[in-house]
Amino acid sequence: MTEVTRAAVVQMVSGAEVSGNLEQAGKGIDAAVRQAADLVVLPENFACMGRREGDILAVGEADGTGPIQAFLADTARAHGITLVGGSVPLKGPEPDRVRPACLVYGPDGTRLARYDKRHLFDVALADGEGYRESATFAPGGRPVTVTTPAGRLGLSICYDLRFPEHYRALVDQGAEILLAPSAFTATTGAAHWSVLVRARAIENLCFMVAPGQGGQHASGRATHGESLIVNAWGEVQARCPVGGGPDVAVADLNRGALPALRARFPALSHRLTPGGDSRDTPPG
Ligand SMILES: O=C(O)CNC(=O)[C@H](CS)NC(=O)CCC(=O)C(=O)O
Repeated sequence: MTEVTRAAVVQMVSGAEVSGNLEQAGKGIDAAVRQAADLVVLPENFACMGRREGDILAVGEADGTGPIQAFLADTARAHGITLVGGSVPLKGPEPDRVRPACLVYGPDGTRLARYDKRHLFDVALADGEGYRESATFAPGGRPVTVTTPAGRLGLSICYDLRFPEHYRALVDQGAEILLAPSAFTATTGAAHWSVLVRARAIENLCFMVAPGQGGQHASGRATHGESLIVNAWGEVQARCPVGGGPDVAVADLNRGALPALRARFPALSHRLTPGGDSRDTPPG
């Protein structure tokens, strides 16, 4: 395991058709690989941004099979990279809801981790814009951190960014690089996105790799974009434009420097509840 990870965020504007979205994702991954990235992260809902109710359910896959998961495994193996599918709709026990799962594949194409989004975006914004993610998706139960050849990754998805206790649990599990594949709305993204991403990096002394959907979707939705790579001091190392459409940004993350930074600036050990709140790290 090297001490430097070259990370890439792939910004997308996904539609409802899986095949076109996988093609778009493949182009972004190719561009990242040309820049020698060894960790490539795709945004939330990269394979399907539904146009109508039911679109996402229709492309939901059984755990371990299906074209979206085959694409991720094959592409990771073909390029020899650690590849993260920001979220993939996976069938669960409920017939009318899927799980939004962040899937991590290693350079040999084996799946290393699955994290199901815990916090669902059921909100009303000003001027009538509203979201009820829980109509289509069922929430997951626990935070997940995984050791990969590209470092120890702490997993989260989009709206999780607003729940700092989730990232505390990840850092307590040893995370070095926090992933936040997203599809922030244009409205909330303009107000909150970069602040939230940088705050999670700063308070946890972790790198953040946060690709977003970014543009105008066939569904009529507008997403924020501004895919970000931030270092453990909260500085932006790479960024895609706001709402700028498909794009890729790459930066080197020196994981080897983390222990010294955390020793010199020991905010994590100054916590009044070291180890965090046990409710955030249930077993299993
Ligand atoms: O609706 C879809 O098509 C796909 N789902 C998403 O894009 C998800 C759930 S609606 N988006 C978010 O979680 C945005 C969070 C956000 O924007 C914030 O926290 O401000």
